[in-house]
Amino acid sequence: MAQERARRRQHRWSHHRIRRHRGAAQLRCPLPPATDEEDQRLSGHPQPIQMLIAIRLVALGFFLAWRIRHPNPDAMWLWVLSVTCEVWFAFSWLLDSLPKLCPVNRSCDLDVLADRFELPTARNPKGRSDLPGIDVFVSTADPEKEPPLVTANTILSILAADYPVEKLACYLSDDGGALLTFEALAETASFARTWVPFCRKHGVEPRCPESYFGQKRDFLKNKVRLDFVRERRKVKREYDEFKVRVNSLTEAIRRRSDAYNAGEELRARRRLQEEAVAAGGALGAAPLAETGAVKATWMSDGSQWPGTWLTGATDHARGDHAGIIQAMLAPPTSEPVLGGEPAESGALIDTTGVDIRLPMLVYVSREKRPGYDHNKKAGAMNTLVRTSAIMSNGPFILNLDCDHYVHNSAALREGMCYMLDRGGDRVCYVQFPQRFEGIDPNDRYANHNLVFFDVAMRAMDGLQGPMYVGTGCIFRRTALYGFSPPRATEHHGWLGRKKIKLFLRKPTMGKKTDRESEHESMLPPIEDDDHNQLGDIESSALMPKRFGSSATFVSSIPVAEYQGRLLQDMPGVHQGRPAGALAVPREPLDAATVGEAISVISCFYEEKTEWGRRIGWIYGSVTEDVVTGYRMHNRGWRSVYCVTRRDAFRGTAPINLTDRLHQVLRWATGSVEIFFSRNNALFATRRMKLLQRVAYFNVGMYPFTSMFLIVYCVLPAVSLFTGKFIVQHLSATFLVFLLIITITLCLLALLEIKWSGITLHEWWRNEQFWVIGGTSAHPAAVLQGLLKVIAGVDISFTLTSKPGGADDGEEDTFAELYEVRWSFLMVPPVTIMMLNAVALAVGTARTLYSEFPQWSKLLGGAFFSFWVLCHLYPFAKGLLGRRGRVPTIVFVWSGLICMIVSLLWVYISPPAGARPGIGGFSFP
Ligand SMILES: O=c1ccn([C@@H]2O[C@H](COP(=O)(O)OP(=O)(O)O[C@H]3O[C@H](CO)[C@@H](O)[C@H](O)[C@H]3O)[C@@H](O)[C@H]2O)c(=O)[nH]1
Ligand SMILES: [Mn+2]
Repeated sequence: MAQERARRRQHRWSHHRIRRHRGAAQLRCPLPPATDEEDQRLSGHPQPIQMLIAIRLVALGFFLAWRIRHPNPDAMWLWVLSVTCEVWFAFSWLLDSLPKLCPVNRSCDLDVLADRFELPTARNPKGRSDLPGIDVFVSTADPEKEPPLVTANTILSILAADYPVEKLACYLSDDGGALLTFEALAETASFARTWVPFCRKHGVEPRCPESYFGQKRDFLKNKVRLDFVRERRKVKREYDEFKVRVNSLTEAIRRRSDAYNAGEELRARRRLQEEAVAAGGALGAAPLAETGAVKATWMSDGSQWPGTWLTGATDHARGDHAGIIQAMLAPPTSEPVLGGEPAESGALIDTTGVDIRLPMLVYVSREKRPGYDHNKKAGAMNTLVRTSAIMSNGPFILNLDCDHYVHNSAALREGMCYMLDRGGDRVCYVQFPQRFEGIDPNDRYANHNLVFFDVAMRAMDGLQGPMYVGTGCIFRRTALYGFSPPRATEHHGWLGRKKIKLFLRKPTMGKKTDRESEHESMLPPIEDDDHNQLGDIESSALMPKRFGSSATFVSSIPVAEYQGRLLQDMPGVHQGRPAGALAVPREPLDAATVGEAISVISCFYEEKTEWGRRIGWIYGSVTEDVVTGYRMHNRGWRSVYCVTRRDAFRGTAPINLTDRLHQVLRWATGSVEIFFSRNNALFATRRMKLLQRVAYFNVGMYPFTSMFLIVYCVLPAVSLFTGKFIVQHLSATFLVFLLIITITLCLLALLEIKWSGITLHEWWRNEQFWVIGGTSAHPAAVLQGLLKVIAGVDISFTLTSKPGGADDGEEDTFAELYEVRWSFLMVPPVTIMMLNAVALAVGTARTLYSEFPQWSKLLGGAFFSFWVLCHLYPFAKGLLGRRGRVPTIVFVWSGLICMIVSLLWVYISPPAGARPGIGGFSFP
């Protein structure tokens, strides 16, 4: 047992080593072996973290006690304020650290897993071909902010992903309803016929053309086929042409529409004239024709686009248009279709022996009408859940934002391994870390968010699972439908756990009937929220009330549940599916199916159902992702964090200060919303582990820390101005406490850095941005959230703008970084910075010129002031804009102003003990 535990610990700590020695076979580390006690494989802790957290906790406790018992009679208010802040910081640090008690460093080796599950791989192409289907959902909302080329690249990377073609289906949700998106998708579908076979034939990576062709490394490395260079050149040219076509679509659509509209207008005018003539009167026909003209947007086949028009009209405006579904690529046949020589197949490259089938690709734009709440991304995703249930019904769903592409074509398989592994039937989703591209090498605004993705999320992986972060996540369909997991665990007390055994009889040796084994997955309801039991699927008459009126949809649920089961022949699996059960070919799409799919995207389908409340993506928060994941954990599902050696997905992030602050503002607002809702982890069920509850509670609470942070950032300035400090004098006790607290913090940081593999620099960037966000976006979010709770003011979801589309010149790669757009959010950090800078100058001047300089007080204040300024440094840099653009004179001026202010201060309130007028210092 002890040996087992040691081995597990070893495994957990070896991840960063693996990253360094990729090839070393002996260091390869497969999934932890499947054991009966699924929970156990994740428990056990790296001791140093626990020790350090404990030590720091004790130190903090003593420190606070000491602080409370030693008030500062010179400045009581300073003392009260600072102690309040310190207590809060200790509390929020605790909330932050407790979940880190059981971090997991999971690393999965696809080859090992593939062997275990007999998945088809390059080495073993036969394999077991009955992998469950995956429906991929991509969301896009506005082609202005999310360039179609970005979306197109995402789609291409999905279509070329390494997963059985007939099991993959890709859905694009277009919330803008724009013809531009539609036509770009059509272009994408046709370019995919070249791109996907090319990827398969030569095994290129990544399979997103923009990043593949943009790679700086040697593309010939490890390539042995002679025709590669020629074909790559051909495909590259084809891609460039594709890009130009997509980029010119905006103009093409506009011009085409103008032509059609002009024709229409002409015809209408002629008709009116004829009518006027027929009526015998000479009523001025021209003005009439003008008033009647609506500028439609036209598709290339000469019909009017049913979605949003360029110039909005009733029935064709943003938020007011019909629902559209179009299969851009039909479902593939179940047998491989091999290509041939370019001459005979008409293909661009030689595809002899290469499977040229493409996964199904569907364009969906849900119906939108004024007066209905469309619930933003969550609403869009729920529409796709229903559409896909009818059109392909993959038991698993991968969700990607339009700006996140598949960077590792094996990622889907890798993620699915966790779903297929023993215990996988209790996994509701596999979340991959979000990784970003195109961020300035310095990562000035901590866009990579590495502390969150490599420390916090991994830590949560040790506690029932990471949060859902909105993109790069494979869901189990039935978990999205609000069902409970099989064999859920109820957790009691601080660390105890207890299995529910209500329906579980004593294990009998004999064969179980189907009915009996069915019962194993049934659980008694825990609370009102939890009445969806997998067992009642067929029997329930409540289905339409929960899922809406579509009978096809309701009947698809048990199918998805069955297909998502584990393989029967795995040890310990009782009600799995037999091997080969999924090899049955899919039924082809017919008009009736598409008609049914159209009916479930209508804007009133969800009325009086549980969509968005208990089913699917949850509504009512701008961070629908966290809430959606939370609800699943609350039902007892667990999730998995899958960090692959090669990034699974990559996306873009806003790199300029303004956009970044707005993004953080939205997240923090979502958190405040969560805090004031029933999704606050205080009301979690017993199926959630205590520490995970703490983690989720922290998610809702962190913005409130900003209030104290602002106060604490102003305090050093105040103390420098007034010459008073938070303690009466810098005693040795105070300093020793300070030292212990700082050192333990550093050690903890180092430890985290060690096991997560991030660098010190990255960690420091996160610290800095925590202060920047904490003094700007977080307090704004708290205010916004309070406004919503108290006054019911709604919060808008402003899309995060995506860099991309046209590629700028080399020197402008990070041009966006230097773009400064003024935002109200910047006021508090600027104020804090100025205050501290001036205070530093004032304090120094005063001490210098004072008769009995109190250096220790200056040092105390200056230390904290300096600390604040260090954290805000990237912010200051951001405000200054492009490097070198700020004339030196600005610095001279700021310096001058600071000096004058400080001199003034000294003049107005001369330091104690100074003899004004007599000798010493006097104004010139
Ligand atoms: O009405 C809407 C609004 C947004 N989206 C889509 O939602 C996604 C995320 O929006 P974005 O503005 O890019 O937000 P980010 O700040 O980049 O996204 C992070 O934070 C969001 C929650 O605030 C999550 O939904 C995202 O998955 C997560 O990546 C994009 O694909 C949008 O197309 C819609 O489909 N409909
Ligand atoms: Mn995004």
